[in-house]
Amino acid sequence: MHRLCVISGITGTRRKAAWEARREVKRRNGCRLVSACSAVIYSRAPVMPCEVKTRFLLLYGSQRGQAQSIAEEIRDQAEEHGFIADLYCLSQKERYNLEKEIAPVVFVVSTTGDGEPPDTALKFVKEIKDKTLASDHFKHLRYALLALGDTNYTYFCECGRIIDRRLAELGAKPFYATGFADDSVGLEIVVDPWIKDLWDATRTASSEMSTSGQETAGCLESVPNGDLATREEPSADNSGASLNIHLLSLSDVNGPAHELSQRGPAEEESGTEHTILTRSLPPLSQSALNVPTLPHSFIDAQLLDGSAEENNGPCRKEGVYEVPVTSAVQLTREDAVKTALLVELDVSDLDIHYQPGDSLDVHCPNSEEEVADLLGRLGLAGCGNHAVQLRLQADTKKKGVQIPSHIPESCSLQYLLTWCLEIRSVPKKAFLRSLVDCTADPAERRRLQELCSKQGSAEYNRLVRDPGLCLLDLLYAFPSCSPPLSLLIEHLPKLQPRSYSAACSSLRHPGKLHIVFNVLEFPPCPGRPISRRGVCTGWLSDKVSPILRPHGAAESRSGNPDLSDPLKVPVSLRPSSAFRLPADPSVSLIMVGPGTGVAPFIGFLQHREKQRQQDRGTTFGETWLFFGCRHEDRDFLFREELETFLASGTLTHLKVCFSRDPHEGAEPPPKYVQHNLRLNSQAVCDILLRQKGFFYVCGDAKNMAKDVNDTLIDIIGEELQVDKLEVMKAVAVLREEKRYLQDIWS
Ligand SMILES: Cc1cc2nc3c(=O)[nH]c(=O)nc-3n(C[C@H](O)[C@H](O)[C@H](O)COP(=O)(O)O)c2cc1C
Repeated sequence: MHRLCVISGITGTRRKAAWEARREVKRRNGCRLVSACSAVIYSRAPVMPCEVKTRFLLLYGSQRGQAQSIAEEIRDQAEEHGFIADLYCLSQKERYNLEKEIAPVVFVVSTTGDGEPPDTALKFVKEIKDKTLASDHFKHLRYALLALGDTNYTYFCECGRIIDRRLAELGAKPFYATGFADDSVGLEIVVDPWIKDLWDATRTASSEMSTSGQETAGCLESVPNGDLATREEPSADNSGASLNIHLLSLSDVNGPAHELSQRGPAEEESGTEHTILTRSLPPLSQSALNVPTLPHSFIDAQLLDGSAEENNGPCRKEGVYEVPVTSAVQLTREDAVKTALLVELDVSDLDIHYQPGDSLDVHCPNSEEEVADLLGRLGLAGCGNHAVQLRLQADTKKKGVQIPSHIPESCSLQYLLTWCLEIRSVPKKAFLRSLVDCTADPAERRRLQELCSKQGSAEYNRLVRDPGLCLLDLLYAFPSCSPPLSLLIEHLPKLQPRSYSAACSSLRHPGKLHIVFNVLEFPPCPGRPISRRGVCTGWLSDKVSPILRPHGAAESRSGNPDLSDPLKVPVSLRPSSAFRLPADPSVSLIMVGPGTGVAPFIGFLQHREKQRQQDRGTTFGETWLFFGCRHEDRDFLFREELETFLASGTLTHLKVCFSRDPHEGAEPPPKYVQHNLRLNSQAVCDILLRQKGFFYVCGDAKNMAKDVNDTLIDIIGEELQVDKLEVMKAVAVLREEKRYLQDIWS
């Protein structure tokens, strides 16, 4: 059965035609008349395709680009489903007006920090949290919300939840169940089905909104030759996934699937380590595949003869400064599993005022070597100095596109790949889909199709996403793949700065700021034949190597040696809203910071020590630090300084554990910080529940922060002798009162 739609609010001949359409409706048995903007219009005019599209507003809040690209994906699919999506970032306040919005609104928002909104959504969230807003402020709104998050973080999808709750409190009504997508297992598990069913829900919402007197506003129409014309509404069975997914059967594919089926089972299963990524194996090789629609291209990239203007790294951006590196120390012994460095920056000339707990963003470039490899692999070796000219394709089918704002109007190819694009990002499935069309070899094409297909989701996660492969890895694995530069610009996200906690107090080190980090290593794996270092930590480590003081070497008074060109690093300050020392110094604190997670607590303790020296009459609360590392003599970071704090009373309790040191005696010592917390459960409970103290956690989100949280729940439960629900409530109160604070990363 077809649904028919008559547009209201039209005048003259159109109104007449509409009435005729209505008559026509009556004439056709089995056709139901629906007053909505989205569906089909029959006309007496010759059959001409007519775009009668329902408008909806699509808003995203994104920190690292995933929410943005999902919103773009929704916008791209919208058209095929008879919609027009007005897509804006939540920060583009001047482009939308929720107070007056009469079309359905779809939100896609991620969460960042410790349950915080992305920077671009901060203002929006603050505005809707305004307690003076009336409870019917948004009563005219109908919305759907897709929240992105990561269950490794305590506040899973917190930003989405806040927006959802506040919209409801302000009278807005959801027209579709909120989606909560978990990046730790793969966003697409929730995102794909959520988008698939979004269209029917939006159509219904739009229809309901229009019948309540808002027909015209939510609808955009374009009627050729001033006539009403017809357009078939997708019937139930071709709406949703089958419209945007091509079913690729084995008969579409030459080569590998057939070749594979000739091989014996043993051979089929025997993908060697490095070919596992590239070889099609049963059952996937024998499966029909649902692959995503080929994303529309929209950029033309040309390389101009002659050199481009020099760009000055990221320092042209507001708030980004180049600061000198004054010293660098290796905190770990040579034989430690990870290498931790402390880097001291001179921020004395800048308008940077930081508090312990704040972080510093380091704006790092991509590795010179990887950029050179990428240029070579793209067939552009020797073209690095050429200016890149970008234009939007005049005939692109992608709607509302712009040249990405993170790419300057004029820059060289080298600059583009070095400072603008996250060349290490894990290629998304849409990117893989586009790469298929740039791949000559049929076996490679098939394998790329598998990896981006619905059926190949688990393999994509295991072989591409989880090990963190990058474009270069794929280009090496699939040698016949040769994408144009424009495709990289369309698919690679903006190169993001990396955040590091301030590991000192400005009271102890005026004009200086310390950061501490492990030099990250991504070991070889199927698809990555060589090990890669972290983009920023690898760069910083190379950068400071001329002045690096080895572990245990005596401090030189001169700091930065006489280098003709002083080392400089582009940075910007990222103040923390909550991860701060309590305003009242008499409040006790518990700090949990294994490994480099100890960094902000060094800042806290330096600050406390100075306060204690300055305010002799003041009472200071207890300070507990739970630290852990692998080996006592290899990676016990800041050992001397912590022992000095302990001796002076600035640190009242230091609880340390070593996870890989052999132990003597029958009773094994505590291995991880959470074990030490448990051993000190009475003191922990006393400080948190009776003294109203603070509990800080800094470090790895995936394992440590989760285990610490579970342990805290256990020990509070045992102390209070209440059931789990009551404990969860008690912990939620701690969080609400901002006495349980996390600065964690995954
Ligand atoms: C530094 C950082 C902090 C994060 N904090 C949270 C968090 O507190 N809660 C959560 O659910 N997800 C958190 N996430 C996960 C992101 O929300 C998730 O990866 C999302 O897909 C990112 O989308 P975006 O690229 O649009 O920002 C965090 C991710 C990062 C990198």
